[in-house]
Amino acid sequence: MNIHEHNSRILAGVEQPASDVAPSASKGLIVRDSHQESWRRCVEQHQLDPKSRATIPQVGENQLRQLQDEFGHRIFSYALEELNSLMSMVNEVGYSASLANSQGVIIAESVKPSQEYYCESDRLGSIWLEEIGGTNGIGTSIIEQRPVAVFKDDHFYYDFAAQACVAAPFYDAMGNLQGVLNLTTCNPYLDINAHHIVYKLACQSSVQLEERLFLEHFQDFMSLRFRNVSTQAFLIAYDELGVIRGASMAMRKRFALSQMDMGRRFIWEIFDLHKSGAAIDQLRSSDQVRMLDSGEVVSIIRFDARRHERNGRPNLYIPDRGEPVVSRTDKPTALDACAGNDRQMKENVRLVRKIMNKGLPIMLLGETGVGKDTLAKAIHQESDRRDGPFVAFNCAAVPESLIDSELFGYGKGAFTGANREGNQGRLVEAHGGTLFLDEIGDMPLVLQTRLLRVLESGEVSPLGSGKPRHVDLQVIAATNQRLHDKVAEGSFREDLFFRLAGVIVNLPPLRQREDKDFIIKALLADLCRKSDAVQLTKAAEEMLLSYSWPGNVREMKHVLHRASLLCDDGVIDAKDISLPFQRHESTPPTDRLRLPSPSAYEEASDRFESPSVAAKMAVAEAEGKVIAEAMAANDGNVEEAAKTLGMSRATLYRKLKKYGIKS
Ligand SMILES: Nc1ncnc2c1ncn2[C@@H]1O[C@H](COP(=O)(O)OP(=O)(O)OP(=O)(O)O)[C@@H](O)[C@H]1O
Repeated sequence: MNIHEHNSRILAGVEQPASDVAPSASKGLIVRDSHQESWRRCVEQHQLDPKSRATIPQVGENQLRQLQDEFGHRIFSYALEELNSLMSMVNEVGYSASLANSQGVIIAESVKPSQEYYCESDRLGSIWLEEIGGTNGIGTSIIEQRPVAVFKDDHFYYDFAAQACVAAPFYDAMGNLQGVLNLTTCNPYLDINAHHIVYKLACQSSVQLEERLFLEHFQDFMSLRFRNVSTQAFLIAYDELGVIRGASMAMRKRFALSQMDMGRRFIWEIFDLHKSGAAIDQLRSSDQVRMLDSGEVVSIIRFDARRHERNGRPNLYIPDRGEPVVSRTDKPTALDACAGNDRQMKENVRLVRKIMNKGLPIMLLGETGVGKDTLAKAIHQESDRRDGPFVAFNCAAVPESLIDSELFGYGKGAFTGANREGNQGRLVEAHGGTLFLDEIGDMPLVLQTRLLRVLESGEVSPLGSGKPRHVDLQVIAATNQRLHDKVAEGSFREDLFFRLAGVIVNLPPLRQREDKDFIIKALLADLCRKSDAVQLTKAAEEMLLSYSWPGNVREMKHVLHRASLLCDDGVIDAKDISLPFQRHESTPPTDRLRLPSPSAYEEASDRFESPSVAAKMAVAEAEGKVIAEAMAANDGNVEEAAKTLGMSRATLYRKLKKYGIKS
């Protein structure tokens, strides 16, 4: 094709629909990448004219060195490994391999000194942008975010019509373009079919490079990749709860996933899987997944979390390998005490240990008195932040008007009645440690927005003080409310929920725990430390084990404490135990608080299933009545009423507010 034919073909391509452009190569080709879009961009957007001469600018030596340094040593060495391995396969055909950075500048090359068909325009420092060089491998692949093969006269400028190149971009684990692997030759005898094979090789190298970066980055999470897609890396990382933690560039494009979706969406939203943690087991036992949008089934390769690297490459996940048995020879920690002997709590603690110190916010969900506060303190004690402060802030116990100044602080004389010296606020107090936001469901909406801003920027601006303060925090939030419902009704910000719920830990109610005996022993041991030895008769133990404990561990603690004061000779018998829900024949109903029956309570308060609206309303009505009675019986003393009811003061305040009962 001479220069006139070349230019006419390019200009015709700009004008005509894609199908009308005649391919210039011979029949029998395997692939002919269409570049009509790129030709059109060159003319219409970059204002290039195919009839003019092309010049490829170069950066100077100093700038080149700077760009090489900026590229990052680790990725640079991984990329060079790939280039060398590519060269060992294609240099006989006259290709040379190079690495371009994300701005299209060639910063490394792998060329044999004797290379016969070396393209001079591909020297170190050359800037291959589509805006300058027209349609070309590096520049066009950067714009189109895909591997590109440009065969000879498919180049926009005739000056490059003797060259054939393939360019495969690769992205880091966050989906940011890192660079382009590029193979070029000026071999006049090159056949387009051979070029197509070289294109596939370059794609494979970029997939491997991207996979290596991705798996290294997400080594604490499970990952999977599509098996048979060779031109781009389709990788996704997810955690034990099925939350998507990361996705490669190709995966993000394929499923329209944005950075905002990471940590917020679930793996079963894109694949046909159980909509729960069971999805993880499903993935472990299958080599295929079905995509929800297209119904297409793809083969997958799984990668386990916390992979140990061998030869610089992560190990493949071995499906039947059980979880490693961690032998803990040291004495039980506060976290072990929280786990007790209950399977769900042990699993919770295992998850917490896994994600601890990774900067992920933790959300603790569970009924009042299950031990959320206790678990939050135990996490802090076992974390790398144990020497920093543990600051607890109860959003329900602080009046709404004071949450702002208490939490975010204020400057000197910020408002009338403020402390003259100002108040740095709990967020700043917790700097370097853990901030425990209890009863987060009671955070007023306007302050939710402020809190979100702080969590996103890592900076707090106290009221009336212009200076923002940087804060480094492990945030643990807790609630006994159904936050999903609050999100649905608009009283809790969805974005804040997802920001706080880096990992969600569900604490089981005491009635569902398998280790009530263990907890009884722990509480008795605690009582023994404070007073004389306390023992339980068999009848007392049975009574405690068969009760439903609506106030959970807190209630059990109070009941045991009360019984230890009433019992004779340090032995607690059934007669010493007073349980509000108990329906003993001998118990006069008027002596007891009339709480809803345990079964109704269980049914309605099991927040992780959905109780019927009627049951919910019945329980709420009964609960309101009981609370009013308890308040009256205790002459309006919230602390005493809370003890009688077996709930925390904060919870009682929240419920008083909810039912409109005056304290
Ligand atoms: N595993 C446990 N072993 C012994 N005592 C425990 C355990 N878990 C909690 N407790 C005790 O139970 C009481 C309630 O625990 P905690 O305050 O942590 O519950 P909570 O879920 O935060 O309650 P609320 O939602 O009402 O704030 C505390 O006195 C705590 O010491």
